[in-house]
Amino acid sequence: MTSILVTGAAGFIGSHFVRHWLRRYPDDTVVALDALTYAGSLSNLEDLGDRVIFVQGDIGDEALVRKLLAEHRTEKVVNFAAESHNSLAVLDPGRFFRANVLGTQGLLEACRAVGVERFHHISTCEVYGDLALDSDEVFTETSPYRPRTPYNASKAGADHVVRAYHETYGLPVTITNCANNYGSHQFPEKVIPLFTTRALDGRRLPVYASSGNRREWIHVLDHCAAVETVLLKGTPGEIYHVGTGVEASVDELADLVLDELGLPRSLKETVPDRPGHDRRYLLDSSRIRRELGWEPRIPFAAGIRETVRWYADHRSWWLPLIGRSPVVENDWSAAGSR
Ligand SMILES: Cc1cn([C@H]2C[C@H](O)[C@@H](COP(=O)(O)OP(=O)(O)O[C@H]3O[C@H](C)C(=O)[C@H](O)[C@H]3O)O2)c(=O)[nH]c1=O
Repeated sequence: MTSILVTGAAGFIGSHFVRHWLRRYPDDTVVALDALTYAGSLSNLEDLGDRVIFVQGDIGDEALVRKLLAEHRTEKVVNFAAESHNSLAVLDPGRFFRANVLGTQGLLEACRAVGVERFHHISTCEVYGDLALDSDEVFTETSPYRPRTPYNASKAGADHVVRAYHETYGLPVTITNCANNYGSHQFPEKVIPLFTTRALDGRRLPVYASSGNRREWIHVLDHCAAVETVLLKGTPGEIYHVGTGVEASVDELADLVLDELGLPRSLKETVPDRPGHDRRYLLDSSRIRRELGWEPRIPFAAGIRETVRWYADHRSWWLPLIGRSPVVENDWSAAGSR
């Protein structure tokens, strides 16, 4: 029996990964660490029984992490913990650098002190900055980091710290940079659950003024399978991109949600753009396919349909979360230069 430490385990992707891991490795124990910020919910880990040991705490709390690693003889660590919402980062950047950069460094330090077989870090396509809407370019694993927003920059900083721990201390790390995730249990601040829950509530869908801006979409379960693949087969010190090549603009997403719910497209409302709103990201994910044999399996159309239906069927999950996000209605007035 082995144990794996999953950080950010009560969040959207982290909790899906915990379930995924337990399905695949029924004899393993998962140590689930989460700070339970506004975006984490213990209900995401319900019904998992005693194979999950939940601990509320911060990844930057070195003493706590050292104790957990030693006590549970943990071999693998997967770091999903992060402040992840671009809109909040615009309004409160310091929170992102503390959690994402310093938090990750504390976690790495604990892993270095105790020694782990593998440290896997979850990163994002956003570290490379953005692409023009009509560009033929894609981001490869060797593209330069050009973050444009406080969230991007905090994730870029975290990636650099992870690499530094590999180069300097020989910690066996891997990193995945992933496209935009969607699926059940995503906090209703991100665009797909936000649009869906607004529509279900009979409210307007706030489409940022740059509504043609596009994102590459991946179902969260495909992402979890990719993380498992890299954790088990990836080469220490290496980076792997995780994407599908499937793009949709914000405007198209709003239409998909409204069409699925049988609601009029007139429910879309143009709101002020988020400062630093990246236009587009697109990853070259050929390396993980070629070298490790991972492929995404869930088609976008079916995944979106199932996701919208999940929110329609699980009001009791998302209703208590409405109003918990510190971001208030696309009011960027606090974000001007002072
Ligand atoms: C919340 C919101 C968003 N949008 C637009 C802005 C973007 O063009 C798109 C997606 O925005 P969202 O905030 O959901 O996600 P991104 O800023 O693309 O970032 C997300 O995907 C990456 C990979 C991560 O790494 C982030 O953690 C994750 O939050 O919808 C609107 O038009 N209206 C809204 O109210």
